[in-house]
Amino acid sequence: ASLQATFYGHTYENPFMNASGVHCMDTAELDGLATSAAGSFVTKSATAEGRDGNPEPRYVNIELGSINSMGLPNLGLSYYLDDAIKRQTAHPDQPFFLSVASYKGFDEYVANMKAIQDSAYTGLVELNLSCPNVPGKPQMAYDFEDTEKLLTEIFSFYTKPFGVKLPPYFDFMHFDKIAAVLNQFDLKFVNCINSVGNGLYIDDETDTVVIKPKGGFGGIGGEYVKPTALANVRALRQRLNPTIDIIGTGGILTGRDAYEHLLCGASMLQVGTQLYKEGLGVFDRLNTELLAILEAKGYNTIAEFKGKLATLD
Ligand SMILES: O=C(O)c1[nH]c(=O)[nH]c(=O)c1Cl
Repeated sequence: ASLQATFYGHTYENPFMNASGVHCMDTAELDGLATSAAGSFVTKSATAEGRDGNPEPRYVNIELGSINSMGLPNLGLSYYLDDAIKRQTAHPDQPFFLSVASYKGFDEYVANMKAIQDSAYTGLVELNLSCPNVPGKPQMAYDFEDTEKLLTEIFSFYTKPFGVKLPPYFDFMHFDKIAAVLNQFDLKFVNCINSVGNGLYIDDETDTVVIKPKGGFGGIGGEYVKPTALANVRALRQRLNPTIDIIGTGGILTGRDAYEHLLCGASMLQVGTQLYKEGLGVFDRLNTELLAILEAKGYNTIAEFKGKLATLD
C-alpha cells in the first residue's frame, strides 16, 4: 500500500505535515521538517512586522492536549518570504505552505497578501483567519461578512494558489454560512481546524491557571479536540465545491486518528500538539501506523476510502 497524497497537482509521499505554529518558527526548524518523514510542512503564521508575542508561560502541554496563547510571535513576513523563495529554488520538487496572518486586522491581511503576490514566491499560501489569541482582535473567520469582504478584496489582485485556515464551528447554520462564503472563491483548500479558542486549564496542585496571557484563556489542541475537528472536516467536505481540498488538523495522535480524518474527507493532515510533545519522530510513527491500517483493511491507496465515512441510514 502507498500513503501517497495528491494535493493541488503535486503528489506527496504521505499526507502528514506540521500544524502552523509548531516546529516552524525559523529556517532551522523548517529544515528539520523538510528532512523529516513529514510529507510537507507549513511556516509559522507571519505578520507584516516581526512580533515577540504574548508573555510566557504561553504554551503548556497537558495530559489530553495543549493550551496556548502565543500571541502570533513570528520573525515577520519578509523573513519567511526570503526563506520560501530560497527553498522553492533549492527544492522545486518539494512544495510547502507559507502561513500568513495579520496583527492589525483587515488592512494588514490585504497588505500581506499583496506583498506575497509581488514576491517571487509561487507556492501555496495558508491564510490564517483563525488566530484566537490576539487580545482585543476578534477572529476574522467568525465574522462571515468580513471574511467575504476580505476574500473579495484579495481575489481582486491575488493570482497565486492559496487556502484558508479556519477555526472550529459548532452549529450547522455556521457550517452553511462559512461554506456559502468560501464557495464563491477559487480557493485551493480549507484547513479545519485551528485550536478550539479560549479554553481554560487549571493546575490541580496550585489551583492556578497555567498560561499567563488573557488570565489563562488559550486555544486548546490535542486529544480534546478530535471530535470537533472531525466534524468540521466532514461538514466542510459535504458543503464545499469538490475543487476545494480539505486539510484535516486537530487531535491526530495516532494512525487511527489520521485515518478518521481521511474518512471525513481530508487530503492532507496536520499535526500540532503531538508533534510538540513527541518531536519529528511522530511522522515516522504516524506513517507506520496509518500504513498498517491500510494493509489491515486491504486498501492500496488513500483514494479508496477518502471521504467514505459511513452513516447509519
Ligand atoms: O497564538 C498564536 O500565535 C496562535 N495560536 C493558535 O492556537 N492558533 C493560531 O492560529 C495562532 Cl496565530
